[in-house]
Amino acid sequence: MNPNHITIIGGGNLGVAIAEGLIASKYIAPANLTITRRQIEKLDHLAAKGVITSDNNSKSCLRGNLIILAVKPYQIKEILEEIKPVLDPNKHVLASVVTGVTLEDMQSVIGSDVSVFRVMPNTAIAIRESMTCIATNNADQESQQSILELFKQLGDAIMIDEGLMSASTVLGACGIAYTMRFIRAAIQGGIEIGFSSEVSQQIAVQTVKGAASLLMETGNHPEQEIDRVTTPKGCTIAGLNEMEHQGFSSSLIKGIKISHGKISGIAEEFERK
Ligand SMILES: NC(=O)C1=CN([C@@H]2O[C@H](COP(=O)(O)OP(=O)(O)OC[C@H]3O[C@@H](n4cnc5c(N)ncnc54)[C@H](OP(=O)(O)O)[C@@H]3O)[C@@H](O)[C@H]2O)C=CC1
Ligand SMILES: O=C(O)[C@@H]1CCC=N1
Repeated sequence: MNPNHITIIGGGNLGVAIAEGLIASKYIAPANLTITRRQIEKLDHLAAKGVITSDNNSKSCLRGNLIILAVKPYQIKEILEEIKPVLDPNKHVLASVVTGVTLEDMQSVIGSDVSVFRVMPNTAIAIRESMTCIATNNADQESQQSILELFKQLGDAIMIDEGLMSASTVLGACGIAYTMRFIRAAIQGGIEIGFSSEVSQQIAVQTVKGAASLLMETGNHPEQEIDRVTTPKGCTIAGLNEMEHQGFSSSLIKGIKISHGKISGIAEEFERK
């Protein structure tokens, strides 16, 4: 399966980010990309780039051979029911980025003939810097390879067991928000010690990028890199220890666990529909 026309159903935050990443990657021409939502005028900026925009999901599925579902969890069931009559197992592959809705949930509506994936990117997909985790229970190796290759164009991508999909949602997708909050706090601290907001942001953002790049390029554990920074009796260890006394690591881990626990509640919305 080589996606020659991609249809994204649900042109909201993530759907639009995927479309922008696809356009930037040149993986597919804008004319071979369709994106839908009910308030179609909100997709005018993509239409201006040559993307096909529509408020008709079924017609849009006829155009695409890869269909990406990017609606809210409580909306996916009725959309699957809507597009089911036009789904062709010999043509279509379905990829859902919807949180908490399982492969089995989707197959309970559309059957198991069409290859189905769960794909968990994050909003950095818009600039081709997503971490994307992918799972399937019925797609063949060739389709798995195609989907993996596609999302590798948009950042990094790995196949995982579906049982880890909620965990990947929290660490990868919610992780963008957690990291932004870290950066915001660093900016606020920078202002307290003398920088303007703009310079504080410039320093904080480049420092986070540098830290991530160090780990990516060396493969080191973060604590190895911390050891290189913490001069004995120095200012780094004093600040780090105070942050830990205030619950820095603990609050992050607790937040991750709370987010993870919340996902089973999101999935119940599918059942109630
Ligand atoms: N935002 C994120 O960072 C991430 C989100 N996710 C998951 O992705 C999904 C989408 O999230 P997000 O983009 O934030 O949500 P949004 O609400 O921004 O986007 C959902 C879009 O679906 C559209 N929509 C609703 N009903 C229909 C319909 N019947 N036909 C076509 N389009 C429809 C809505 O537009 P309209 O009302 O105009 O129809 C809306 O723009 C969720 O399931 C979320 O859990 C996963 C990982 C990260
Ligand atoms: O907050 C949410 O529920 C969605 C899933 C991951 C990111 N946003």
